[in-house]
Amino acid sequence: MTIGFIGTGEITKAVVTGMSTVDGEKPTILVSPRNEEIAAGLADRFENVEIAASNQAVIDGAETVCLALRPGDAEEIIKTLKFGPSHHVISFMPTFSQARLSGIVAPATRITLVTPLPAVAFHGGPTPVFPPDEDAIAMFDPLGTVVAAETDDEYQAMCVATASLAGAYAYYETIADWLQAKNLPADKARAFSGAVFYALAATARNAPEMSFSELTHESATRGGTNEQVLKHLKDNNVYTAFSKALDGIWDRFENAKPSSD
Ligand SMILES: NC(=O)C1=CN([C@@H]2O[C@H](COP(=O)(O)OP(=O)(O)OC[C@H]3O[C@@H](n4cnc5c(N)ncnc54)[C@H](OP(=O)(O)O)[C@@H]3O)[C@@H](O)[C@H]2O)C=CC1
Ligand SMILES: O=C(O)[C@@H]1CCC=N1
Repeated sequence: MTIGFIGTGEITKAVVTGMSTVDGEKPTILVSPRNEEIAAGLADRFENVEIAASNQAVIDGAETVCLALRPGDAEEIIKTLKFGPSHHVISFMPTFSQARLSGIVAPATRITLVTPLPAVAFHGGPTPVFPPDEDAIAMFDPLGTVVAAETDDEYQAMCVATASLAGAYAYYETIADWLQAKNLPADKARAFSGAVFYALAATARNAPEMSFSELTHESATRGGTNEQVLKHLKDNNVYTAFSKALDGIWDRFENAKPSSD
């Protein structure tokens, strides 16, 4: 099977790296020529990766075509391309619903929505998939944890949650910056904040039976410093603001749907 990618940017780089480093047989991969540097890097590094001459050549040479274009450019670019009825189109673009895509990839009708996160590069990425297409699940399963959504809304909710990545890094950036402001060298500040981030993630992963509320409670020693910081953040509506930001992404997805959706 040949898997094609239109839009060779950061997420394509991560997915192609993940797919090209699994144990056993690797899929044949055809990437679009732009971004030139990323495409060349992937083709140099992996024997199973080739650069196609154009976006249309990706479609013509692959049975499965992954769409990984920026939300603002995608529709105009895809409209210029010709898909066949048997193509399986896998979109990584969270603001594009199945209904919106079906209008621009026709006569292709098999459309799967997938939101891989960059950790798929080292087989540690959570990937929501909708609908639960067996081939798409088999493609992303070796790259981490596939979470198949049964409904459009379930998928959309997970996609909304993937908008939290940059904000989460910025939280740890705030810690590192604060440490530096207290004269900790930048490398130590980065290492320490990163280690805290990792420790929390590992603790949560090792205790799947504990809710986040229980983990929060357990970390906030009564009368201690964590309790004080948590109260300050809550009193200043930090978490309410975050929840509202996710509501804003939900609304963005709703507004991006065609009116008949
Ligand atoms: N990054 C992430 O973690 C994730 C991203 N996504 C989604 O995937 C999509 C891509 O994101 P991401 O990879 O981060 O974005 P990037 O900006 O890194 O990649 C988009 C790529 O598309 C290329 N491109 C621009 N115009 C064309 C064209 N006419 N034909 C072919 N390729 C073109 C760009 O090339 P150039 O650099 O030369 O402009 C760029 O390399 C987005 O919709 C995003 O929301 C989904 C899951 C995770
Ligand atoms: O920020 C974005 O648009 C993409 C979608 C999922 C993660 N990053």
